[in-house]
Amino acid sequence: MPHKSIFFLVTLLIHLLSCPRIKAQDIEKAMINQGLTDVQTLDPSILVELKYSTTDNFIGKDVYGDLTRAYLQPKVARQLVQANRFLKEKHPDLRLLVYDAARPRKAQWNLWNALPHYPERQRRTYVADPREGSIHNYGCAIDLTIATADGKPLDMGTKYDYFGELAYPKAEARLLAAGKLNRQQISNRQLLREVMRRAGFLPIEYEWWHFNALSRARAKQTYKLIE
Ligand SMILES: C[C@@H](N)C(=O)N[C@H](C)C(=O)O
Ligand SMILES: [Zn+2]
Repeated sequence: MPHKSIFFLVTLLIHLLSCPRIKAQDIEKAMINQGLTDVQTLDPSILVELKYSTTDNFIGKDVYGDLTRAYLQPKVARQLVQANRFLKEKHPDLRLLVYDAARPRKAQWNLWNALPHYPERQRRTYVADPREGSIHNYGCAIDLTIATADGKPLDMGTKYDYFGELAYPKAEARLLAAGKLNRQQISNRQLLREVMRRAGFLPIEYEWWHFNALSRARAKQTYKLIE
């Protein structure tokens, strides 16, 4: 192979290998520049496993690259610390486990584009329309579960980002009566909602793992969207 082609291939390879890392650094830099807080700097006992930073998520692709830290608006991060404290007071062996926190709009598009087969209304139920912005895009929403202190998630009846009725908090009583969820799964979800509510978070009707610190309108008025 001529010298020039080898040089070109090596340059291309270096470029391709370094791109995801640069992108992830850019995401993190943007979040820090916008004043967001890494929740584990406030409370290292909160567990973090960003699912969109792995391929173990509903689109099967790594969306965040090297970003592994959970960033939130400072006030929201402090609320999460409170929720984790409430949980530990009640169950010293349990911890909150964060699956997603602040999410750039670029990533919101990736999630949105992964559900083209869903009717528009249903699609918006599961993934907020990036044109309007998700509350995650303002660093004011969190996806999370409860885990043992060594990181084993409790049984919530479905996986994270299971888009269907089995994950709907509003359908739990019916799902229990129909034998589709058991008492332990429901009580695990109730515990999560209890500590999150006490810390001021609002659950939603369609996803047991998603909590908002405030409404989208309020987030828009108060904070800058993370592009
Ligand atoms: C995609 C899912 N994890 C999620 O966070 N959905 C809500 C509705 C959102 O995109 O804001
Ligand atoms: Zn969410």
